[in-house]
Amino acid sequence: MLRIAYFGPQGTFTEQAARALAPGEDLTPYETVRLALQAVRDGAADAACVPIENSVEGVVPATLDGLSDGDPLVATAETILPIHFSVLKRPGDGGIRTVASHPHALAQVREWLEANLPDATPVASSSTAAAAVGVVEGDFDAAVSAPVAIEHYPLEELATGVADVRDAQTRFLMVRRPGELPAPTGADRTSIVAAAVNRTGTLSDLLVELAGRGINLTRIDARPTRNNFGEYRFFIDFEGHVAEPRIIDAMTALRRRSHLRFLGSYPRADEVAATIEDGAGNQDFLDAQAWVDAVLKGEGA
Ligand SMILES: O=C(O)C(=O)Cc1ccccc1
Repeated sequence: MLRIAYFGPQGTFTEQAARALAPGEDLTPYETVRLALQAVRDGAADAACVPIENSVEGVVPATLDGLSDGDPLVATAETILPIHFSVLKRPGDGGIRTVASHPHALAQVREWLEANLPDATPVASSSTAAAAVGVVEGDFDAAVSAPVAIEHYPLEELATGVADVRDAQTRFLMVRRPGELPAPTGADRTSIVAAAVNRTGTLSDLLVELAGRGINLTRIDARPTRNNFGEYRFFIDFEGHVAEPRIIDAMTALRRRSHLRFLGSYPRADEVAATIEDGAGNQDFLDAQAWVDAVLKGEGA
């Protein structure tokens, strides 16, 4: 049985994602994303499930920083969950003066809180389930939690189906120590982080390598390197798998132009097939390489 670390405690959205990605495996909660990733680096876990980005609030900074620092880890799978919340309180208790949750959750229910609990002060907690634990222990009066949290904690629902933005989604990754890559499926995503010297056109130079090969981006985010003010790392997701000739060609170009870290090639949860531009398919790259090989052997021109 695989040992899967996840961003807990029990009852987080990430636990739901881990159950979807690794059904029947041995799941262990860790209080922070950093600790879940560390468990994999230390060998205490075979893989970790962590949130990476939300359709409303954007990236989860702890995950980006945790993947770009420290020993390399690579994503082998992703899943996307619909996100709406339950607001939980202690049974029978009256006034709600504080309402706690993960910052991503609070940001997604701001309007609901203003309309329904205008006198409650929002308080950030490490996760949605940590907020529920805090309510049980009397630290806060209410928690904005994943709907499954009610199954783990002796609380009652003040409201369910809470969300300012309908159809919000969060994407989660399963990451491991580098090893065998998942096989290409034709509907894959590759994640990289690139750091390049700060000069005119650096980012555009990287993007041109992808655009010029007809490779479609699915996300780009910048995070500070944290060492030198004004220096950034670029987290780039694009369609395709590093085992494909067209992606190999792009990766070697990116590697020449930046300090590159590979964060994984894995099947897309939405199964959307990669966009292939005319003349930029894998066979086109193979044919071009075969032509160069023939030229080198004096067999063609
Ligand atoms: O705190 C959780 O439950 C998480 O898994 C992180 C999170 C927070 C808000 C929306 C989606 C995921």
